[in-house]
Amino acid sequence: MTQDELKDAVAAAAIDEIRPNLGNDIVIGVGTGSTANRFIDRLAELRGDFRGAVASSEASAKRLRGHGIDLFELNEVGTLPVYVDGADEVNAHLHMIKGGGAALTREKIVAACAERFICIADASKQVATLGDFPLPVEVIPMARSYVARELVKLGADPVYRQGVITDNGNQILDCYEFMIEDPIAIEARINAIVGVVTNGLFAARGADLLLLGGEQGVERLMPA
Ligand SMILES: O=C[C@H](O)[C@H](O)[C@H](O)COP(=O)(O)O
Repeated sequence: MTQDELKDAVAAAAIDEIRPNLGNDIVIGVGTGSTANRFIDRLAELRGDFRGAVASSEASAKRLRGHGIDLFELNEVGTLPVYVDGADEVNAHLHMIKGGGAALTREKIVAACAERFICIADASKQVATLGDFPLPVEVIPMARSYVARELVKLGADPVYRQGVITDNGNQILDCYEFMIEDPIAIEARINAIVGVVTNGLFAARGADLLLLGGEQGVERLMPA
């Protein structure tokens, strides 16, 4: 199977996972990226079986709107029953690196409001230790150089993602050469640097279920 077919398979599995709990009062949290896009396209087939969605990016909002799915502001809806999103890397504890598409902050906010986080990913995203994928850190623009110096002190090699402005008007530093043995501690440590808006470690609040697509089909994995 191609990677695209695997992404499609996990998107379909996520639909099967949420379908039994849909209803006309249900608002779904929706992630960002190529895997989440496939989920959005399949969600369109269930339009009418749920109330609407909260999007984690302008790009996902546009795609949802294009399918005629009603969008809600997070502040209007409070707690969401479920959030479905992809990942750049995921470990056995279902800690993740996210933000390859620069959507990390809104993703983390929507995920924080969700009772259940379902991660959908093809097998290439599964790792023993997070960090081969450069960890994104969203920063207030005037703090970029300061934050970069602090990240170097933590052992990372931060690189400014040129030309990228997040949906929140901020910039991204990608941390290379930074293998993360203790994701919960590093997530908190980076968050404590002044000028950091969010980092792409989703560890304090990891996923509750991983739908992982591989050659043998879609595996249903819980945190180790
Ligand atoms: O900012 C982007 C998000 O965190 C995505 O969920 C992540 O980059 C995975 O994207 P994709 O499904 O395209 O690999």
